[in-house]
Amino acid sequence: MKTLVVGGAGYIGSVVTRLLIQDGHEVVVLDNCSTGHADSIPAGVRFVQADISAVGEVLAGADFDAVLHFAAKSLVGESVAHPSLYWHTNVIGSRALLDAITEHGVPRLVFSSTAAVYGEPDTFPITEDSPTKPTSTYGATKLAVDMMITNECAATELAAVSLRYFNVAGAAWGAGERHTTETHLIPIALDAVAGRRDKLNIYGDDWPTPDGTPIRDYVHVADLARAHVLALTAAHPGEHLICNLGNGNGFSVKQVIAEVERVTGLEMPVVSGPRRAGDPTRLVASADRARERLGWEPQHDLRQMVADAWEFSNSVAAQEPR
Ligand SMILES: NC(=O)c1ccc[n+]([C@@H]2O[C@H](COP(=O)([O-])OP(=O)(O)OC[C@H]3O[C@@H](n4cnc5c(N)ncnc54)[C@H](O)[C@@H]3O)[C@@H](O)[C@H]2O)c1
Ligand SMILES: O=c1ccn([C@@H]2O[C@H](COP(=O)(O)OP(=O)(O)O[C@H]3O[C@H](CO)[C@@H](O)[C@H](O)[C@H]3O)[C@@H](O)[C@H]2O)c(=O)[nH]1
Repeated sequence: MKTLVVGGAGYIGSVVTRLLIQDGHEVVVLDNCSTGHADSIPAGVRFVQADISAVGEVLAGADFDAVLHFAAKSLVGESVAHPSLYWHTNVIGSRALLDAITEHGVPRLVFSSTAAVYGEPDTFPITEDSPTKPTSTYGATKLAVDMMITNECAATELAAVSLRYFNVAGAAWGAGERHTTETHLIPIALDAVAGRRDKLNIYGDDWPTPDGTPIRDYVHVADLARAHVLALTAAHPGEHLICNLGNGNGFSVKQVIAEVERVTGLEMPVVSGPRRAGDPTRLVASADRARERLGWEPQHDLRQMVADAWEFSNSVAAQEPR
C-alpha cells in the first residue's frame, strides 16, 4: 500500500514506519518535529516537515491507500496544565486531517487512540465497551477524535481503525523512545539506574493498590507496530473499528522498578512524591477484540520491553551524551 505516516518522526511512528517498509509498503512521513526527530526516519523515506494542517497538500492527487495518524500531544500531566494546546493539536489537527482524507478520497485510516479515554474504570479488564470517562484533558481530546472518526465513517466510505494503546515500551529495529522532555516511567527509570538522572520520583505511593503505586498494562512497541500493519486491512468501508492493545497484565510502578533493577543489575535511587494530576489508578486491557478482528497476539513481555529499551537508551546516550 501507499501510506502516509503522520507523526512518523516520533517514537511509535518511527517504529511503525520501519515495519511498513520491511513489509514492502511505500511510506511518506509528515511531521513537524515538535517532539519527534527527523533522523528517526529511515533513509529513503520521503519526509515532509510540516504541521498536520498542511496534510491536504501531501494527499492531493497522490492516490494514497491509507493514512496512519500518530501526531499528537500525549502527556497526561501536561494536558491538565495546558488544555488549549491539547484541544488545538489533537482535535483541530485531526479535524483537518479527516477533512483532507475525505476531500482526497483516501480509503483507510489507522488512528492512535489511547487507554486514557477510559479514565478510572470500575471493572477489569477494560474492553472497548467499558464506559469512557477520561480523567485528563489528553484522554478527552483522544475520545473526541474517536467520535469524529465514528461520524466520518458513518457519512462516508472511510474504513478506519482506532487502536487504543495501553502503555507502550521497548524499542525495535533501531528506533525507540528519545523524547527531549521525557515523562514516561521506563525511560526515566533506565536513566536513573544508569546515573543519567539523579533519581526516580514515584508519583504517589498511597494509591488503592496492593503496593500503593498505580498499575499499568505495558505493551512492546514491536507488537504494537504489527497491529498497525494488520489494521490496514481490518475494517470494511464505512466501518470504524476500535481495538484495545495491551498484554492483559498489570504492573505497578514498584514492580516496574524491580524489573528494571533485575534486567540492568543496577540499583535505582528512588523517592516518593505527590500524585501526578490526571493519573488513573489502574489500567489493564482486554485485547480480545484485537485478537479476533486483527489476528493480533502480543509476543513480548515486560522483561523484553525493559531489555530492549535499556539497549536503545544506552546506544542513544553513547551518541548524544547529556
Ligand atoms: N507512548 C505511549 O505509551 C502511548 C500510549 C497511548 C497512545 N499513544 C499515542 O500514540 C501516538 C504516538 O505517541 P509517541 O509516544 O510516539 O509520541 P511522540 O511525541 O514521540 O510522537 C508524536 C509525533 O507527532 C508529531 N507531531 C505532534 N504534533 C504535530 C503537528 N501538529 N503536526 C505534525 N506533526 C506533529 C511530533 O513531532 C512527533 O514526531 C500519539 O498520538 C499518542 O497520543 C502513545
Ligand atoms: O517519573 C515517573 C514517571 C511515571 N510514574 C508513574 O508511572 C506510571 C506510568 O506513567 P507514564 O509512563 O508517564 O505513562 P502514563 O501516564 O500511564 O501514560 C501513557 O500511557 C497512556 C495509556 O495508558 C497513554 O495514553 C499515554 O499517551 C502514555 O503517556 C504512572 O502511574 C505514573 O504516575 C512515576 O511514578 N514517576
